[in-house]
Amino acid sequence: MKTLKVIKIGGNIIDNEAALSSFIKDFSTIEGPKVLVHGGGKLATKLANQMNVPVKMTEGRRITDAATLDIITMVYAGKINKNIVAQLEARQCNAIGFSGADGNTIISEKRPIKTIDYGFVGDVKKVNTATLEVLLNNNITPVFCAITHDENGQLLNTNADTIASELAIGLTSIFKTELYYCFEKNGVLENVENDDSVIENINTESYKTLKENNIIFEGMLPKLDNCFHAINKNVQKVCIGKSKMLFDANNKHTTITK
Ligand SMILES: Nc1ncnc2c1ncn2[C@@H]1O[C@H](COP(=O)(O)OP(=O)(O)O)[C@@H](O)[C@H]1O
Ligand SMILES: CC(=O)N[C@@H](CCC(=O)OP(=O)(O)O)C(=O)O
Repeated sequence: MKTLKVIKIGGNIIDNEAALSSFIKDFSTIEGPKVLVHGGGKLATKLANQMNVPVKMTEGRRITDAATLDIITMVYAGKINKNIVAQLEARQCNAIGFSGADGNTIISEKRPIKTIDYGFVGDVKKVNTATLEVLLNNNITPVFCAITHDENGQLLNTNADTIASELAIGLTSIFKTELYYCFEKNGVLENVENDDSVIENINTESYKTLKENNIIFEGMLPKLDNCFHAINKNVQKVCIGKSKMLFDANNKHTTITK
């Protein structure tokens, strides 16, 4: 089985023209099959503010009403996704932009209302790999935004970290998969203010302790939950850090183990 890398980039790379361009240059040199997943939450928030659409987040998740769904569709599936694909093509990396609706690749269901009504937010039910397999075996790189669909014509907002872990899990049927979360810090940090305080390995036990001691909070919590979900479902390798970790094994980062 070939090894496939699923790489997720967040807002701090996407929103910074120089950082994105440098990432794309490096990414396009990665040999073998690869999938890129991008977020873009910050840009969606900025546009919503400009359009006077109220922004509501809870536990790192965006409460997505109809107006917000329109905005995120324009921002994630439109502006950001097409810009990344164009930049990859400029680096001779053949790429195709995807939402989960395209090729019926990621099916989700609207999150049921319990204490909170998240609106048009989807929890992933299934990843269809057939179309992706054809592309990946022909050296074409799928580029996914944070949108899925319910097979009844409804688009749904799904966190980009979740899209990355579900794709890495789904594709284990045809590849050995590795999952990399790239963000602005060197990894999960002992002290979030000190980029040298990288925790090089986190397992299920130590994760519990780190949470209890409030060393991990906010956006890092759902990211790590997705990491453990992936490592427990046959993904071979899960890492968090700066994108440099992909090209320089000596660049410190966090590795997740069972
Ligand atoms: N222990 C920790 N180490 C590093 N970052 C942490 C930690 N705990 C919380 N965080 C926060 O998590 C954020 C990353 O989550 P998020 O913003 O969702 O990432 P992304 O940029 O990939 O969307 C960091 O910017 C940081 O503020
Ligand atoms: C449901 C939900 O919260 N979706 C996220 C999707 C974008 C995302 O995950 O972007 P980052 O990776 O840049 O944070 C949102 O709309 O903010």
